[in-house]
This record gives sequence, C-alpha cells and structure tokens, in this order.
Amino acid sequence: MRIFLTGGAGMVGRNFLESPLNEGHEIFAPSSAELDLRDYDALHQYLQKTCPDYVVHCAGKVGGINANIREPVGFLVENLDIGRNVIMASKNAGVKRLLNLGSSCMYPRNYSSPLREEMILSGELEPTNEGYALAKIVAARLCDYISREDEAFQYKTLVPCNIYGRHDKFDPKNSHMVPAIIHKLHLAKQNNISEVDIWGDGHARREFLYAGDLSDCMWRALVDFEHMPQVMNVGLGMDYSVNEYYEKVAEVIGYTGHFTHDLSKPVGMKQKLVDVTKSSTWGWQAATSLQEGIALTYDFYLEKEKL
Ligand SMILES: NC(=O)C1=CN([C@@H]2O[C@H](COP(=O)(O)OP(=O)(O)OC[C@H]3O[C@@H](n4cnc5c(N)ncnc54)[C@H](OP(=O)(O)O)[C@@H]3O)[C@@H](O)[C@H]2O)C=CC1
Ligand SMILES: C[C@H]1O[C@H](OP(=O)(O)OP(=O)(O)OC[C@H]2O[C@@H](n3cnc4c(=O)[nH]c(N)nc43)[C@H](O)[C@@H]2O)[C@@H](O)[C@@H](O)C1=O
Repeated sequence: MRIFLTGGAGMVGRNFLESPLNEGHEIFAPSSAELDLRDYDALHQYLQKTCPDYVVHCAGKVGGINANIREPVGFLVENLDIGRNVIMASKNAGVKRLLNLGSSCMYPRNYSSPLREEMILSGELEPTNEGYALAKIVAARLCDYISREDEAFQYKTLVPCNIYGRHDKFDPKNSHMVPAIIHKLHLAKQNNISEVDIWGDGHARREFLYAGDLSDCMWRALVDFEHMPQVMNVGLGMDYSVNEYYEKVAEVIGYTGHFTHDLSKPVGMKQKLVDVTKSSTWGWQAATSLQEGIALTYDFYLEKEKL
C-alpha cells in the first residue's frame, strides 16, 4: 500500500510508523515544515505527485484541558482548516480511501452511559474543548458526506478515547493527564517532594488507551477497510478516576508521597467512556493494560530525559 500519513511527527503518527505492521508498505510522512497542511495548493500538488492508495489523517493542533482552555480559536480554526484541506485535497486528487482520526471530545457532556457513535451531535459539548470538538465533528461529518455522495470514496473515522504512550507530550503547558502525572511524580520523586497536587477533586473519570494499541487498530483498519464501520470508537472499554491514575502512576514510578486536591483547576467532562461494541464486533480489542502502558511510557520518558 502507498500511504500518505499526516501528523507523522506526533505521538499517534510515530507509533503508527514504529509498528511492525508497516512492513512492505510505502509511507509518505512529511513534517509540517516540509508540508504545511494549511496550504491547500501545496497539499493538493503533493497528493497528485505521490498518488497514495490511502490517506491516514493524524495531524492537528492537539493538547490537554489547559491548552484547550487557553487557545480555543487555534484549536477550532487550525483543526478545521487542516481537516478540510486534507479531506478535500484527497477527494480532489482522487484518493479513494481515507482514515480520519476524531476524538471522544466529540461526544456531548453529562452522559454517564458509554458513548455510542450515533450519539455525536445529540447534546451540548464540553465547554473546555468545544472548539476542538467542533472541528473534529465537522471533519468526521465531511468524511460521511463524501462517502455517501460517491460510493467509490470510502472516507471513515476512528473515534479514540484519550491516548497516551511513547512520543507523548510531557510539558505541563500542553500535556494530557497521564503524561502530566508521569512528569509531576517523576520530578517529585527525584526532588524528594512529599506532596503532589491533583487537579480537581479527582473523581472525574477518564479512559486512556495506549498509543501502540491505537496504532494496531489503525493498521487493522487499513487491511480490512471495507468491513470497518463508517464511524468507530476505539477504546479500552473501561475507565478509572483521576485519583486512580495518580495511584497507578505512583506505583509504577515508586513515588511514596501523598496527594492534595487543587479545586481551582479545571476538570472538564465528568466522564467520557466510549462504547466499544462496534470495534469488538469488527474483531478488535485493546491488548495493553494500564499498568503495562504506564510502565512503557515511563521507560520512554526516562530515555527522553537522558537525551
Ligand atoms: N492525544 C490524545 O489523547 C488524542 C488524540 N487524538 C487525535 O489523534 C491525532 C494525533 O494526535 P497526537 O499524535 O496526540 O498529536 P500530536 O500533537 O502529538 O501530533 C500532531 C501532529 O500534527 C502535526 N501538525 C500540526 N499542525 C500541522 C500543520 N499545519 N501541517 C502539518 N502538520 C501539522 C504536527 O506536526 P509537526 O510536529 O511537524 O508540527 C504533529 O506531528 C489527532 O487528530 C488528535 O485529535 C484523538 C483522541 C485522543
Ligand atoms: C483527549 C481528549 O480529551 C481532552 O480533554 P481532557 O480529557 O479533559 O484532557 P486532560 O487529559 O488534560 O484532563 C483529563 C482530566 O485529568 C485531570 N487532571 C488531573 N491532574 C491533571 C494534570 O496535572 N494535568 C492535566 N492535563 N489534567 C489533569 C483534569 O482535571 C481532567 O479532569 C481534550 O483536551 C482533547 O485533547 C481530547 O481530544
């Protein structure tokens, strides 16, 4: 397969490229410095030249709750521009298969039951990442419409829960919760700090999938694209409280201090567990436990620290 991968320098993209399943495929993965996806003409020319069989769209402006609260304009506009450009340039260059990455942020807030794909747009979005979610919803819907208007084009969307793993962002300015906890507890242990702040009361719940498992699902989707549902959640099938994540990371790192709760910090959605019925019926499920995933991510963090 000839594959054009966007976001190849990011966490999901690098795990996709690192996968042993990439054997025998030709993958084009320009960085944003080589090909800025906000430049439609450059992108269209690139696709006409490379003629990929598949486009895998991982690029975007991505960050944790703080980054989304700080820059709603950038999260909406950049992801809208990039999403529209990649999808429309692919269509206009005649690329027949496209795998788009959505996010569980697309779902309405205040649902306690597992979130099913048909629930997208059925309610109010979470304000802390509304801009990002709107851009993700537009891109997913654009893929649906293209596939509906002309069956020769199959543009499909995976909707992952929160992701963590190798090549994650650990800088507190932009990081998601798991990498943020790893960074905080590592520094607390190194500097003998006996107390670490948890944002909020710690009762919010999150589902974090190991990036290597998402990569495995993406490769399986390319191999069995016809049978993949038009929109499909990708998750672990279970969630944990924020407090439990801190406890699990402390166990892996060997941090023995205690935790306080900073109620001034944003907490976002109370819960966002995705329903995994479609993906398990399709024949895929996550293989990496939270314990294993955190250990592998911490190994990566330590390797990075040494550089
Ligand atoms: N991380 C998570 O928890 C989740 C992520 N997702 C989705 O997965 C996908 C990948 O996320 P993740 O790997 O974490 O994100 P990263 O921030 O790690 O990577 C994003 C990538 O997008 C590229 N990019 C950004 N802007 C541009 C641009 N203008 N032109 C070209 N490339 C650009 C960056 O390239 P460069 O580095 O060269 O600038 C970077 O490689 C995204 O679609 C995200 O919405 C979905 C659910 C959860
Ligand atoms: C992935 C998906 O979801 C993202 O939203 P989010 O899940 O709310 O992002 P988050 O991982 O940063 O927070 C998860 C929870 O964790 C709590 N929390 C505790 N302590 C820390 C902490 O130290 N840092 C952070 N970031 N969160 C903390 C925090 O209060 C919140 O309750 C979108 O940004 C968007 O990227 C998107 O698509």
